[in-house]
Parts: sequence; C-alpha cells; structure tokens
Amino acid sequence: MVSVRNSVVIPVGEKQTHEAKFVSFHGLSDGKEHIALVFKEADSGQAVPLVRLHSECLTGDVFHSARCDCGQQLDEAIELMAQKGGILLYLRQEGRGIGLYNKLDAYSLQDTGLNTFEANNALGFENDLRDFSIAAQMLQALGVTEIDLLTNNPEKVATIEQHNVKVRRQQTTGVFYNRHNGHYLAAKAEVAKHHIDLRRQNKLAS
Ligand SMILES: Nc1nc2c(ncn2[C@@H]2O[C@H](COP(=O)(O)OP(=O)(O)OP(=O)(O)O)[C@@H](O)[C@H]2O)c(=O)[nH]1
Ligand SMILES: [Zn+2]
Repeated sequence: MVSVRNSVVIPVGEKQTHEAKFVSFHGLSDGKEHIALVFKEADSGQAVPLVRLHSECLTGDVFHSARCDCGQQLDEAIELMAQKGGILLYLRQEGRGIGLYNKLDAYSLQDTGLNTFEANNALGFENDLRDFSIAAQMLQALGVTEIDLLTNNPEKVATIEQHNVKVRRQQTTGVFYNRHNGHYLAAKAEVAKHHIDLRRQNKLAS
C-alpha cells in the first residue's frame, strides 16, 4: 500500500513566484524517489485535477537541451498548474527508463542517422522501458481517482486507466519544435503515435 511520506511547500517556477507542495511517498513498487508537486490544493480542492506525468530528462529539464522538448513541457506544466491548480508527477525515468549514460549513447547513435527508437534498439533496449503504473500508485495515495491528463502519449492514458484512475480528458502539450528536435518529434508521432501536430509548432497546450 502506497502512502504519503512527507509534504513540504517550495516556491518554484522561473521567478520562484509559484508555490507547490513537494510530496514524497512510502512503498512505491520500484523503490525510486518519484515526487508529486501539488499546486493550489489540487489534491483536495479540485474534483478532477489537471495532471502531468513528466519523465526525468536531465539534459532537457536542467540544461534546457534543444534535442528534445522536455524542458519546455515541464515549464509549461508548471505555469499552467500555477494558474489553475494541478499535480505534476516527476518520474525518475531518465531516458525513457534506460538511464542517462545509455541515453547519451543513444544520442551518439542518432548522430549517425538512427531515430530515437532505433538507437534504443541498437543498444539492446526496447523502444520504451517506462512503467506508468507508478503514477497511478502516487495518485491513489493522494486520494485522486479522476484526472485530466496533460500528455501527447497514448500509452500514459491507457496505463493510468488500466490502474483504476479515470482519465476524463487528454489535453495535448505545446509543440516545442526547434531546428535540433524535429526528427525526434516526428519519430514520436510516427512510431509511438504521440499526438504531436508539427503544424502547431510552438503553440502552447490547448
Ligand atoms: N532513450 C531515449 N530517451 C530519450 C531520448 N530523448 C528524450 N528521452 C527521454 O524521454 C523521456 C520523455 O519522453 P518522451 O517520449 O519525450 O515524451 P513522453 O513523456 O512519452 O510524452 P509526453 O507526455 O507527451 O511528453 C525523458 O525521460 C527523456 O529523458 C532519446 O533520444 N532516447
Ligand atoms: Zn528530454
């Protein structure tokens, strides 16, 4: 049984003007230190909170890498949730679960022409090693049974629903295209069927 371990308020966002409760957990099935950021009492005040499952990306989230869209998606989620409440689940799933060093190896292979999924396969990994059921465990510990989910990834919606959290609505993120990440976004849309419309470049979540 997963339960809340601690909850502490931290000012966040580019100008540190937003407050989020950082929640840690006991008993998560993979033993990793996943955290929830709860904005504006979304746990109790919002019947159906906006939720994002954000997979850790050191290069994008911390160093604003242009090879992916993670940093901008993270900033977008924080801004949206600071305005209207929500729960950001920050999942320790670097490199779609293969880890940072392997992701950097995958980047080297992409520099020789492989796409993001082919590079994983060339390293001996499946396309995606993430288990999103961990997010359902966190939501249940927070007492959340129904959500609006901010994602382009249909797999996240399916797994959350399989684990008894209802997804009322899927809301797509912005399309943060730049000259370095075009192939990466296109492969996500083509291979993993993410809802990314490259004609909507740089438009924020709708
Ligand atoms: N293995 C691998 N992982 C990557 C690569 N680029 C980004 N990532 C990782 O991918 C994860 C983000 O997953 P994405 O596939 O971009 O998007 P998503 O989380 O499935 O979907 P959204 O909810 O729509 O953002 C993070 O953990 C990144 O570190 C790459 O080329 N190879
Ligand atoms: Zn990234």
